[in-house]
Amino acid sequence: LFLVAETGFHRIYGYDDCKATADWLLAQTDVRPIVGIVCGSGMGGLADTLKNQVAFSYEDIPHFPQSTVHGHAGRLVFGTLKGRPCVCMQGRFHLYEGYPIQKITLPMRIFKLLGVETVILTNAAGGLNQDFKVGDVMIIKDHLNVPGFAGNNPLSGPNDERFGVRFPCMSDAYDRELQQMAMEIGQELGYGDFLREGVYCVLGGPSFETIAECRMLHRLGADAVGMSTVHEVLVARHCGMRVFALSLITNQAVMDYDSEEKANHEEVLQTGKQRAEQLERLVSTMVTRIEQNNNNDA
Ligand SMILES: O=P(O)(O)O[C@@H]1C[C@H](O)[C@@H](CO)O1
Ligand code: HPA
Repeated sequence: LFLVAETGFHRIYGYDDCKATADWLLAQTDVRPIVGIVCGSGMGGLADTLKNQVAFSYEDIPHFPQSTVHGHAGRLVFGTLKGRPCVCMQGRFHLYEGYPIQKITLPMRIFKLLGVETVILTNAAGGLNQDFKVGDVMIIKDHLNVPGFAGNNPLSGPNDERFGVRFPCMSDAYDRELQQMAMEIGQELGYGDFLREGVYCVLGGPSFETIAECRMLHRLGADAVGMSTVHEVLVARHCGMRVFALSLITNQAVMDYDSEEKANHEEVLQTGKQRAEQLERLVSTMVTRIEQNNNNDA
């Protein structure tokens, strides 16, 4: 019995499963999304700003994992942002929840089969860069994939060419035009004071980092540390979607043995609430400016 349960849990969902889920969703909504959005911890309010919503609980969607983390509601919301058709994950999946990495990233392939061309990912992260403050928004220009160093990459296993090539390039993972657009929009909206750019490092979690780990990651070139996003980026790029990602710096990573600070999830969610409205405005303005059909070069 134990073996059967284990096998079920580790089942890899292939092209046909993703297609079946995408077709199931498309049969129940007229929205044909061109942008897919993933809400980070405490940032689920973004999904509530969609108009003409058709929402699905994750538990009702075939093959979909379930959200288990506070601050991740577990709803897939279709609708429009300023008239543009979008789909939004109000809640994402993390390695520390116990899911195999291919299941964490399954929604990216479903996005692709729904017709999504551009993915916007958000996350909460700890600031390693000493110039960053809590509440800063970091446009991600690159990443360090620590689980990937240890062989935990969602693209491991048989490659299905219908999604993408065996060895996808990642030096252009984060679309430069979209980064530029976000900077410009941020300036227009008066967010210049808290808009930054930098390198995001993913770890497995759920424990927050030790002081020595934070110091090491900073020395290795990371500006922020978190527990998500990179796996989704790999799979989204593999199947040719454009990617934009940002981190909300919800806490300062502790780098100093004299510090009394302690990272905690409540602070993460609280910072998310404080910046929610500005993040929503930044993302919705980006969505209105994203061109359709410019994503077939990857
Ligand atoms: O989904 P994200 O990356 O925003 O969630 C971060 C990482 C952990 O899940 C959690 C820690 O507070 O927030
Ligand atoms: N470390 C890892 N993940 C996080 C953090 C952090 O400090 N803050 C929010 N998510």
